Amino acid sequence: MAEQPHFGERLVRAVTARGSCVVLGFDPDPIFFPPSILSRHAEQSLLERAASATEEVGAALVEACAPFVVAVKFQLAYFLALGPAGLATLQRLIRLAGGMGLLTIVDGKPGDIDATAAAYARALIGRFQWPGDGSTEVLGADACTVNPYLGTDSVRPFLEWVDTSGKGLFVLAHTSNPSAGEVQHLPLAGGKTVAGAVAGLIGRWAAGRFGPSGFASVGAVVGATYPEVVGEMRRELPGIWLLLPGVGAQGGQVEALGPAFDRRGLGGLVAASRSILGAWRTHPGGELRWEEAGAEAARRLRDQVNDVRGGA
Ligand SMILES: O=c1ccn([C@@H]2O[C@H](COP(=O)(O)O)[C@@H](O)[C@H]2O)c(=O)[nH]1
Repeated sequence: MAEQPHFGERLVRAVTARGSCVVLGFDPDPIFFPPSILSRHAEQSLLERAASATEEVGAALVEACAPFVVAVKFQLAYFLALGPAGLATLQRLIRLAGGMGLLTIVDGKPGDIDATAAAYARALIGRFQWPGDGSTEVLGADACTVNPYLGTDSVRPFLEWVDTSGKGLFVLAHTSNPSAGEVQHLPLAGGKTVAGAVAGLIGRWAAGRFGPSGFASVGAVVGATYPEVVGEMRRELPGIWLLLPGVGAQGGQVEALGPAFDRRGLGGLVAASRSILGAWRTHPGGELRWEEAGAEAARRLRDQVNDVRGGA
């Protein structure tokens, strides 16, 4: 098994080399596919047809956006919704993106007891092990997201792949959705909120996992729709990569994300999905130039993020 270098360091190098802190999100909802692609593959069953269209759209979008992004975040739910062909499609798209030098993240947010978490970890970033007969990579992403609600023993199996295989982990710290505060803003004894307590745990899980550039392989997901929380998390978690979904379709503003970055212009990763895949719907070229529309949206986002991150 080829050892990958430390994930936090790989991110530092990739962001610096590519001049981009943008993560292309791929959430393959067919309502955002150009109609010409939907009408293809008609000879296949419905789910197989959807998987073929997803692969075609995903491959073209990743290729078109590659010059402007540092990583691709694949939303696991959409691939599961395609049935058995969906996971094979996801596996091939992860390999394709990796072959283009992009880091890959599977956004599945599992959270379960230790034994089950270990199976999730093997599936997303690890290897399947057959007792006494070796192991093989499953999805083979560079990193995944995880839900910390069950606490340390549910996150530990993922940390083992971080430590042994150079993988990365992004732990939900404060989500982007409108109802996030129902639980995450609840006050705890001592003045912290639930999200603040999770940030404390993330700091503990990252400890000992920092690379020479000062960045850890354990990161945090913080919704870009709560910019004040982004600033708080940056102060609470120095050297932790913040994965920031919520710009574009959810209304988060790039201009408010400056506090995510350190003096070197590092530390924030701005993720956008629907606003890139669906960009053709408002592009003058329409569906005929849908890849170009996606690439333009990614380039624009890269430039906006570079304006706010300084140090670039
Ligand atoms: O707090 C969170 C955590 C994860 N996400 C995921 O990011 C994308 C957002 O898609 P857009 O189309 O750019 O809104 C999606 O996969 C979410 O599951 C999030 O939005 N917020």
